[in-house]
Amino acid sequence: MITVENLDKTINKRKILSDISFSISKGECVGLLGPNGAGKTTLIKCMTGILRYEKGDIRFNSVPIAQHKKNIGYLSQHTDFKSWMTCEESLQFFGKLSGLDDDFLKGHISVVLEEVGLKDKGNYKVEQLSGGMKQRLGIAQAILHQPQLLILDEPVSALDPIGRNEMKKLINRLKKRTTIIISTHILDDASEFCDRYLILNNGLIVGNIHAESSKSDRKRILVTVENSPPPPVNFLGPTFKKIEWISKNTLLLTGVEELDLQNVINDFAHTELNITAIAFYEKGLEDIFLEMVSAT
Ligand SMILES: Nc1ncnc2c1ncn2[C@@H]1O[C@H](COP(=O)(O)OP(=O)(O)OP(=O)(O)O)[C@@H](O)[C@H]1O
Repeated sequence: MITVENLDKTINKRKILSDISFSISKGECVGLLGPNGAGKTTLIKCMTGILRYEKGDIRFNSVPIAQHKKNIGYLSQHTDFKSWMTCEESLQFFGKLSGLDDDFLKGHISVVLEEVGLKDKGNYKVEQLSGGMKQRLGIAQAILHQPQLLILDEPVSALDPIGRNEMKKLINRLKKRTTIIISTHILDDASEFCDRYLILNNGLIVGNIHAESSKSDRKRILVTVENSPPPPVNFLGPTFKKIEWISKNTLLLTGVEELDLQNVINDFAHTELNITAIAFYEKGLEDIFLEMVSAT
C-alpha cells in the first residue's frame, strides 16, 4: 500500500533522513520508534506531503503519495484547535478546510465524535477538554474524511495513564478498519497495538521487526552474518519456523524447536551466509530497540 524508497531529506544543509526505504501493507499498524531527534516527525511530514524531500520516492498504491493526500488522515504532535470553538465547530471548520461538504459534515460529525468517545462533548469548548480528550478530538479530525491511511505522531506520550489507556483502546478500534502508522517512543504502548516496528535512529532505519518476533515468550536465536548488503533469505531450516532481517547484517530466527545452535549452524552451511555470531535471544522489544539504537 505504501512504499518509501531511498528517501533523503536535508534541512539547513544537515541530512535528517538518509536512504530510508520500507513498505507497509494494507491493514497493518506500524510503529515508528526512535529516540528524540531520530527523524520520526520529519519522515511523517514527508509522507503527508507537508515537507518536500530532495531524493527518493513515496507511493500510495503505486501512485505518488502527493496525489493521495485525501486518503491520508494526520494527527500532528501538537493539535491546533481554537480554544473558544466547540468540538462540533472545530470539526466543521477543519472539515470545510479539507473540502468536505456541509451535508456530509452534518451527518458525519456526530458519528466521528461517537467513534472517538466524545459523543456527549460536541458542545464543549476545546478549552474545557482534558489533554486526552483534545487528542481524541485530533483523531476525530484526522478520520473525518474517512482516510485509508492514518498517521499519528506521538498520540500517547503527553497523556496521563487514563488518557493513554483511552487512546490505546481507540487505536485498537481504528486499526480494525484503517492502515495506521504511529510514532512513539513509549515501547510498552506500541506493543499493545502494533503489528510491526520500524526503528529509526540518526535518520536511518536500523530495524524492521514483526511484533510476533519481538515477544519474549518465544524461543529465538539471533544470527549475525558478514554479508552486506544482505542477500534475500528464502530458506527455512528444520529447526526454526521464521527468519527475518532485523538490521543490515542480523537475522532473527523465531519458532525455534530445539535449543541446539549446532542445528542452526548446519542449516546455514547450505547458504551463502557466513555466520560471525550466534546466540539465543530471549529479550523483549525494549532490549531489541536499545540494541538497534546503540549499534548505530
Ligand atoms: N525545521 C527544522 N530546522 C532545523 N532542524 C530541524 C527542523 N526540523 C527537524 N530538525 C532536526 O531534525 C532532527 C529530527 O527531528 P524530528 O523532529 O524529525 O525527530 P523526532 O524523531 O520526531 O524527535 P522527537 O521524538 O523528539 O519528536 C532533529 O535533530 C531536529 O533538530
